[in-house]
Amino acid sequence: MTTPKKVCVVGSGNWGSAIARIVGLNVERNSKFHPTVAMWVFEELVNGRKLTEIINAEHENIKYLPGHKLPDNVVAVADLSEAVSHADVLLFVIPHQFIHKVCDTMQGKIKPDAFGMSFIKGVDESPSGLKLISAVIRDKLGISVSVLMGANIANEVAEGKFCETTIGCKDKDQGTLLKELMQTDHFRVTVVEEAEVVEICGALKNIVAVGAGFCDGLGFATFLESCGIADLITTCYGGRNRRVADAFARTGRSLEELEKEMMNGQKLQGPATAAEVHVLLEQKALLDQFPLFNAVYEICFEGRPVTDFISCVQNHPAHL
Ligand SMILES: NC(=O)C1=CN([C@@H]2O[C@H](COP(=O)(O)OP(=O)(O)OC[C@H]3O[C@@H](n4cnc5c(N)ncnc54)[C@H](O)[C@@H]3O)[C@@H](O)[C@H]2O)C=CC1
Ligand SMILES: O=C(CO)COP(=O)(O)O
Repeated sequence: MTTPKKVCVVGSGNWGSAIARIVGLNVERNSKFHPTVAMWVFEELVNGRKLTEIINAEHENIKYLPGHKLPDNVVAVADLSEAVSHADVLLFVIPHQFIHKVCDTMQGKIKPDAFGMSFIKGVDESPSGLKLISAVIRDKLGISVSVLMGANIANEVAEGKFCETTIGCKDKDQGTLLKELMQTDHFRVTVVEEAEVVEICGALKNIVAVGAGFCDGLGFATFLESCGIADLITTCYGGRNRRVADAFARTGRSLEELEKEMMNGQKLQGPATAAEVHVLLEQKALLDQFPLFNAVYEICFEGRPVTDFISCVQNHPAHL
């Protein structure tokens, strides 16, 4: 029988504490894991008391996740080296601003066969370009690092509201184990191999969220009405344009043929609109500013192979 794996949660903010809550409950009922979870806490005083002491006495992170008890088997540790030294599984849940310092402190302190998972949404800026946070951890600590990202709000997850999440993990066995560690009845996990894509989605959506906040704050509310972003999301998931375009890319058959066969007399609006908008963009010499619209037009009407789609949208003037 293999030795139960020890888990350490590196971080104890809003999400870190919600994750520690899940992990604490899960390890108690799964013999593949050691029943105690270490949670590294960036020490600070709260109402004149050390946060670690409060957490260990009251089993609640009263500053970052108030109102939700942590299981008794989650032990807050202020010394990072001590917290991580016995861990087989390291769960990184800190704001991405602090990742370098934290990894530097961990260097030489972790088990050589430990592996990690990052819950951190963000990217790192290095002289050679952007770097994924998982890559920063991997390079600094020499361990494999998966990721977990999803449409998850820490307080809601802690309340047990239903949501799904995605683990990106290249190793099948590790992915299965990490899913066992994370999944609950209310927090449903899908594992995919494309870890980089999972991570970049998680990082970039935060920029859009800031933009959405600007719009709300400025009173530009129309995009947030049903006709705006909601319709965009809905059509991309469940609409007829999406469904026929999907079949077009998979089968290589013409749009006209597919529309006739799949829609029983109903009419696609997307390709025709792409053609109409294309005329305007051409007149105004704006085609290069709208690579997505142009790519859809060229694929629908000019015989451009659909396999070129990504390379079409890669050539935005802002990228040059
Ligand atoms: N809060 C949420 O609902 C979700 C957050 N995330 C992501 O999880 C990551 C962590 O977020 P949260 O746990 O919410 O953190 P948070 O936003 O609650 O950040 C506060 C944490 O940072 C720590 N901290 C402050 N100064 C520090 C320093 N110098 N060094 C190290 N730690 C320091 C604090 O002690 C506290 O634990 C972020 O990348 C976030 O985008 C992902 C999904 C949901
Ligand atoms: O990542 C999150 C939701 O998926 C949490 O978003 P905020 O950090 O904007 O609260």
